[in-house]
Amino acid sequence: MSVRVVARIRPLLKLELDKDTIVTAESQGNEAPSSPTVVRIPNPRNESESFSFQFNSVYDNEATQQQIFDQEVKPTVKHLFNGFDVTIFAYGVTGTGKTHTMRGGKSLADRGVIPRLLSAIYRQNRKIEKDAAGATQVEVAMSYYEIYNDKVFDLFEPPEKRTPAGLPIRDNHGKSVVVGLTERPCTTLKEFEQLYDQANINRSTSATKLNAHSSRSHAILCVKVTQTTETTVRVSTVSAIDLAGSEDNRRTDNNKERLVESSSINKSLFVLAQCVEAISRKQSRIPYRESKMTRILSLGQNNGLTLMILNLAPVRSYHLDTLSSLNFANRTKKIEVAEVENEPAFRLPAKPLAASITGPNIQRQPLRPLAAASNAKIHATDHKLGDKPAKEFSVYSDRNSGGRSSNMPHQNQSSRRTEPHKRPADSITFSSRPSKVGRPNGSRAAPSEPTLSKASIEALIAQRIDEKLAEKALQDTAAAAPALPDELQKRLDALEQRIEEKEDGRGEGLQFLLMAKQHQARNEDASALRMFQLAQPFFPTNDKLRNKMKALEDRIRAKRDAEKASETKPEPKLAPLTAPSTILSLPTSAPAPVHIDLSVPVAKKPAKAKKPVYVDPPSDAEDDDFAPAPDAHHDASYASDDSFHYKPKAARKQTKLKAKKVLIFRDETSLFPNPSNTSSLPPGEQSPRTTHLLRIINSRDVTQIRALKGVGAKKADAIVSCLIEMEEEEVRDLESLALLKGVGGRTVENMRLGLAV
Ligand SMILES: Nc1ncnc2c1ncn2[C@@H]1O[C@H](COP(=O)(O)OP(=O)(O)OP(=O)(O)O)[C@@H](O)[C@H]1O
Repeated sequence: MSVRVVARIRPLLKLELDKDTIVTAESQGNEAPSSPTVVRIPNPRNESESFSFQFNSVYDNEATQQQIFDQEVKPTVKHLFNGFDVTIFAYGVTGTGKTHTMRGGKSLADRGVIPRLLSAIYRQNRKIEKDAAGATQVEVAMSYYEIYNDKVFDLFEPPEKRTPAGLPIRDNHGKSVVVGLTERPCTTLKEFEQLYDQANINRSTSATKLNAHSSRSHAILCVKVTQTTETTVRVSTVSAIDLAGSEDNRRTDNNKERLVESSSINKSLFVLAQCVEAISRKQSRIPYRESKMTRILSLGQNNGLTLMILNLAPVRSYHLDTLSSLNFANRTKKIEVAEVENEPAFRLPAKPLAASITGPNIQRQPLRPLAAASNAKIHATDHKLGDKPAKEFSVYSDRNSGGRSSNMPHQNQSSRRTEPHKRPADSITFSSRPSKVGRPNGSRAAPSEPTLSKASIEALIAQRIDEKLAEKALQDTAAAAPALPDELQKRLDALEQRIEEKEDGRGEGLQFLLMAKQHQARNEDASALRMFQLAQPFFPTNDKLRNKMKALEDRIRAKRDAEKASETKPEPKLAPLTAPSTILSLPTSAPAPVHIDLSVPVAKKPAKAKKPVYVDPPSDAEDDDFAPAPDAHHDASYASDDSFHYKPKAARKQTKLKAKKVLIFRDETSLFPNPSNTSSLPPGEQSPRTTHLLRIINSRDVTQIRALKGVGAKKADAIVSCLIEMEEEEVRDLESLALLKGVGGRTVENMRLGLAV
């Protein structure tokens, strides 16, 4: 089942004008006008054209909180009680209404998804308990934390109690767990509201130019529902995540502190975009570990149901940001999530345990440490050799009873997983699936005679199991299967550990170092160098770092020289350097994730595309995330989900080519057959033509860029988007230009050819 993606366009704010509205919700074909599924937005380059994006549902500025909840969130409650984990997250640029959607206001009508969700959970609790005449008990507990500047902080703890390094995240069989998180039982809606309101005071928010109450952190609320019957315990978790919004710092006027926050937010969102990109390209390595938020969100790795609410501002000032968000959402909706329910665990015979915990012992149960460790959960470890470990959603506490049962020797150990359950992409509600409860072993199912109340025994059992699981989780961290060679993994872990523990501002620098090393491990020299360069300001006096950079520069230069030397023919004009695809730069202020695709096809392109057709491009097709409408008569087909991707007909074959080479340009050689044009250029110097071309590119002026030979509206927009991602960075040479998304070697050739200098 795919991630369900719905878009919500917020109303105009006080200072926004109706005439600036550019984002609209539309119905497609025979859909009811009241249930739009398409977001339409003009092409920033040519407003007579428009882009349209289809999602599971689209809500316009008149949609109420009640509507969003009833149509999107309420149906998930049933699934939660059937044992499915649910993840709901709000994504969007700063000031687009994520917090309004998730938390909302104080009045009844204004309440957001989270309070309404809790209200529905308690209502369902009461119903279940009533229907079962007390035979089933339901307990609700929650943890709430934020990721601020890439550190995890418990929102149930006041800020003064925080350690600067925050709470660590540990891996346990591919699942990330936050260690030391408080989990609060919460029996009534009123109790929840008190806890939630208090915790929200602890959340990091500040005024920025774009939002008077801007969230400076990603906030993650986990609500754990435990259903206990005479014989079974079933745990499932709903996670409601209010992500911080991406920010274009040229618009925010952020001060230093806000800038640091902003760059951390943007970085994590950039990594999220990279993860989504890697998933959609079916890459074996998904860079989850490069930010805490992505580690915790584990998009595409979590089981259960995932709902993304894409928040959008309707106005022109957000134009490019909105496009980027829409592109991101468009990819996210294709991510498949395994719809796997949590198995109920069979309760231990109560007698022996009760005996061990009766009397004064009860008072001595180590409640606090257990609460602190409750986020850890161990999987069943009975995989057969070669079995792929079951993917699990992260962080949340002991939701999978399979984990518990593996720790309960007398229980039925069969770890059963259900097949992913498909539902139509456009269905409004999540599909229904009855929960399947296994049968207990007859010899153990005999009812016990507890000396305590059932609820307290169960609580104590759960606490004991949590404690064991937490201990084991910590022990097992080191045993988790490394994706990289042991030695390298150890060094990365050590570095990561240092980042987590770092108390000064160098944590940011260490993050860059970590990424540099990861790139190095994959032989991605250019990206590694870039990361080292980003890290360098944090360690200005570090000679070792300087030497590393120097060595890398030398290696890259040597590679280029070797390539040039080996090039004997004047044609082809572009000499490929056999290197893996690389990342050109890490934007520190991504308005929203726009990936930089460095795959540059070297095969010859057809001279001219004649007639545009819509195709569903392969995942590695270049430039597949921008889709201008070429002609008005094609407009209707935009509304179709897969027709979103536009490619000139003649270029279709091109997308099948797998060449992924980084190009080396010989300045002017390919343009001017006269060798005097090249030999006169000392190494490292650029010809006036190249300088002029780079000046145009770095102007970021879409009109100038579009005027270049071989650059259409789509390409110009893609280039400007990439440049925006690069913030202050400039494109310094033709190789870097060819690495921009949607450019490539031949485009660079064309651009240069068309310049009259
Ligand atoms: N659907 C809506 N109806 C009315 N007001 C809204 C709506 N959505 C957002 N707003 C208003 O827009 C402003 C920004 O919303 P909000 O703070 O929720 O944005 P955000 O996306 O969470 O921003 P950030 O990422 O900076 O935290 C707030 O004043 C909020 O009340």
